[in-house]
Amino acid sequence: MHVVVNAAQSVDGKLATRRREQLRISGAEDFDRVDRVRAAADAVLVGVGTVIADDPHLTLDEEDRRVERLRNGRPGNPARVVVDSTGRTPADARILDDAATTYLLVSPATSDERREALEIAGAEVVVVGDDDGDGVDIATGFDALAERGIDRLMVEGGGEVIYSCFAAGVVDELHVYVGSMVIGGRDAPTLADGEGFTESFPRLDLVGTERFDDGVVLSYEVGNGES
Ligand SMILES: NC(=O)C1=CN([C@@H]2O[C@H](COP(=O)(O)OP(=O)(O)OC[C@H]3O[C@@H](n4cnc5c(N)ncnc54)[C@H](OP(=O)(O)O)[C@@H]3O)[C@@H](O)[C@H]2O)C=CC1
Ligand SMILES: Nc1nc(O)c(N)c(N[C@@H]2O[C@H](COP(=O)(O)O)[C@@H](O)[C@H]2O)n1
Repeated sequence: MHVVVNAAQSVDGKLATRRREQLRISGAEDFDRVDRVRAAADAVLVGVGTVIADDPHLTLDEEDRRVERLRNGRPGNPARVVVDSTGRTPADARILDDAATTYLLVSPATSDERREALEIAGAEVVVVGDDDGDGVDIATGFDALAERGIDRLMVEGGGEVIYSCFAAGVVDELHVYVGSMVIGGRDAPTLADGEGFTESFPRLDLVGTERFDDGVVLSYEVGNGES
């Protein structure tokens, strides 16, 4: 599986304010670029923190791109995926509407009742790994997605999930929009939160820089080596 991480951050590395409310960091040109990256993906993944904070839809904005996908025998929208150990995704979340298939990757900690409620709400619930309290095992979860035909996965955040993807060594590309603003706040989410690396760090190769709106997109390939 090819994994592309995309996010928008302020110059001080924040994805949102300390209140964890959705914030428009990029502009129309960058949202169009994000729509293109979504259109190329088989699925778009976020963490349940992002679902609760933003209530995202994660579908394509451009009808032409949906039509092109259908012409190529693909679903009009990419599938949507939420990493959600205990099934906290609200049953009325926009991500559960019928615009695309939505997989919830949960751990065995999710009760049968909760699982049933989410399935009734429109989710395809996939139980992944052990109930070890460490969240959904990313590598095992991605294998389960691959078994469902997902070859190209776009990860949109937030910072906890992006960190876990790097920690699991599954990221192939990273695209970061750096918006011309300062958000600040020691508790504001950053591009990679989690526990943080202390000894060996994922190394990136800078392969592109491009201006969009009033900011810049930095594009990286992610090597397998660490330092
Ligand atoms: N600017 C941008 O591009 C973007 C900004 N955002 C912002 O980011 C914030 C949300 O990010 P954040 O709070 O980090 O939440 P995330 O979206 O990263 O979700 C984190 C939650 O996912 C669940 N989870 C399950 N398994 C794992 C795992 N292996 N690794 C990590 N998480 C796991 C956990 O909840 P549980 O224990 O219940 O399973 C965890 O608390 C919001 O403010 C949102 O607006 C989000 C996306 C993009
Ligand atoms: N690229 C980008 N720029 C920003 O300024 C942002 N705030 C985000 N956030 C992401 O977009 C999702 C919203 O998706 P929908 O429009 O609802 O489909 C949000 O949840 C973040 O993942 N991205």
